[in-house]
Amino acid sequence: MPLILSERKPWIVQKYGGTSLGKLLSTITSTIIPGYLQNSNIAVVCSAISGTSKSQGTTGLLFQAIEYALHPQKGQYGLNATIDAIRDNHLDLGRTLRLGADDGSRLELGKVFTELEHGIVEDCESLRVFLVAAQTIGELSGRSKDRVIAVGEKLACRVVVSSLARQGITAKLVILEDLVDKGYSGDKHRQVEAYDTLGPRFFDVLATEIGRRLEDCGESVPVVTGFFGMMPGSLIRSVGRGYSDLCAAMCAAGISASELQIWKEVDGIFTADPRKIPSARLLPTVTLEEASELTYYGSEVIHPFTMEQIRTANIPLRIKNVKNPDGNGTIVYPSQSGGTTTPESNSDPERSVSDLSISTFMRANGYYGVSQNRRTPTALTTKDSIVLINIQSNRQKKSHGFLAQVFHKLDVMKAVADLITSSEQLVSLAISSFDEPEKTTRLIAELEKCGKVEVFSDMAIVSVIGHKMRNMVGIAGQIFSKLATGGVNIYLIGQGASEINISLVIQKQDTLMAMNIIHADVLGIPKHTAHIPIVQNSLMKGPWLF
Ligand SMILES: Nc1ncnc2c1ncn2[C@@H]1O[C@H](COP(=O)(O)OP(=O)(O)O)[C@@H](O)[C@H]1O
Ligand SMILES: N[C@@H](CC(=O)OP(=O)(O)O)C(=O)O
Repeated sequence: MPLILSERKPWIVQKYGGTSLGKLLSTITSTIIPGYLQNSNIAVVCSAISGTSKSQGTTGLLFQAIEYALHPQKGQYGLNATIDAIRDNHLDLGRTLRLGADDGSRLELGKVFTELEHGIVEDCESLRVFLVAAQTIGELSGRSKDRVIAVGEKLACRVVVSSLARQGITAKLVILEDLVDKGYSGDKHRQVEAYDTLGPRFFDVLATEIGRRLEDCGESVPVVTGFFGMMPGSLIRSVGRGYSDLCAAMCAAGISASELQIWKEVDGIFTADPRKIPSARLLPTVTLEEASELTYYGSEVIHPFTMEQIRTANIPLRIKNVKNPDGNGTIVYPSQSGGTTTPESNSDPERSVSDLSISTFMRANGYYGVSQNRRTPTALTTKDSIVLINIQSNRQKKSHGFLAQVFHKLDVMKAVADLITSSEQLVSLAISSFDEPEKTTRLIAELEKCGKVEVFSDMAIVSVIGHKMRNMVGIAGQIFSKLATGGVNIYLIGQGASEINISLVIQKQDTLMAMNIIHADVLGIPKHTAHIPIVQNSLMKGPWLF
């Protein structure tokens, strides 16, 4: 069967992260994509390529180039060297791909790789002109920074298109950097309104426009930039790093895909971060609520904004491992009633779904076994770099005035409060630390205008998450008593309105001990010493938004 797209096949959108593309490009383009093209139409969404770690990747280098442009005292040399490095990394990849492919009998491929080289050089040289100009002016708006960051995904997609061509697969580059403007067809009023809210309507319009562009690719495989547009206030500020997951979800919504796949270097979502808890187990399914809570509270497997897209478009999301393409991965169903995707195989006997008919499995929506029950919470996650702030009202205001004043200060300082507890005269806030420590000092000074302030630095949030926790009487007590036996002091307790998350603020130094205790004694997963291959961590530390 020719590996082309056809109207008869269902769509699958596949998103590949930067480190996966950097390390396993050949597996992706010669095995994974051709395999899926047999029975599906595939749209490929790419992040900017990283080498061995995300922090050393193209997006990291682009941030570095922005720094050089904004601080000319660091010298012209740094800016040029950074852009040269980005260019040369991609040219090297292109040359490696060309080796053995340009054999004279396939002259078209020679053309493909020449175009690739030209494209890379052109993108990098216009970036250089742009940043040198910014260096002269001495400023770079949020929108201009977006324009710089966009180059990373464009370069990655150029490489992927050529790599697919090498496999005889015709692919088309789809650049989305003008998406926000085009999506609104010049309707400035709607555009401004949408920018203000970044709400569902905004993303709907973008998804529709993306869908149109994917359809326009005809029989070619669309290779789409995970960067989806410059916007006032900046994509990087409003969505944050990892934005290509959200882009992939919009692609899936725009083309009404049967499945969205996010390919990573981890088998899926585990009961805890497998880097920290080696006995963590792969979860074959999690509910959308669980996935949302896990991502917001520190499990950086998928960008949290992705979830709302798959919920409204009703498309299942599967997380898969480029190093283990035959694995089932973890599937997140969009709604309680389940989706239309069938399990790929049943490779995990303990979590097997083979005893269930597919419809029962779908109804189960994440709960396996004949009883359809998890008698324990599903997973746990942690978030570091938390500051705990207690504010005692100075009693010059009634309770609602006091709270309004505190929240106004948070809003002005753009502080993210992960957990809040309050009584009439006291409010406790667990805040994600700012990248710049002086911002925390400023926030505290502002809050001191509301009352007496007490600050605890170097804290962490541990969250225990589970759909069935709503019905688990005594689970909170169990968590607290187990932690008490380990001598872990709890500073703040929060249970979300969804009742599927119990979060605790503890000292950062106690995090690993708390995780081990909860994982073994509350989730009931025994510690073991057997070797589990742990994927080399390639994540940046820190929150999604900065
Ligand atoms: N509950 C969890 N399940 C799976 N991975 C988790 C979890 N919590 C944190 N992680 C970490 O998230 C990382 C995501 O995978 P990775 O492929 O490295 O990301 P990226 O595609 O962004 O480069 C893994 O390194 C893993 O250690
Ligand atoms: N390249 C961007 C966007 C992205 O989505 O990255 P990744 O897929 O590697 O998380 C970043 O580093 O933030």
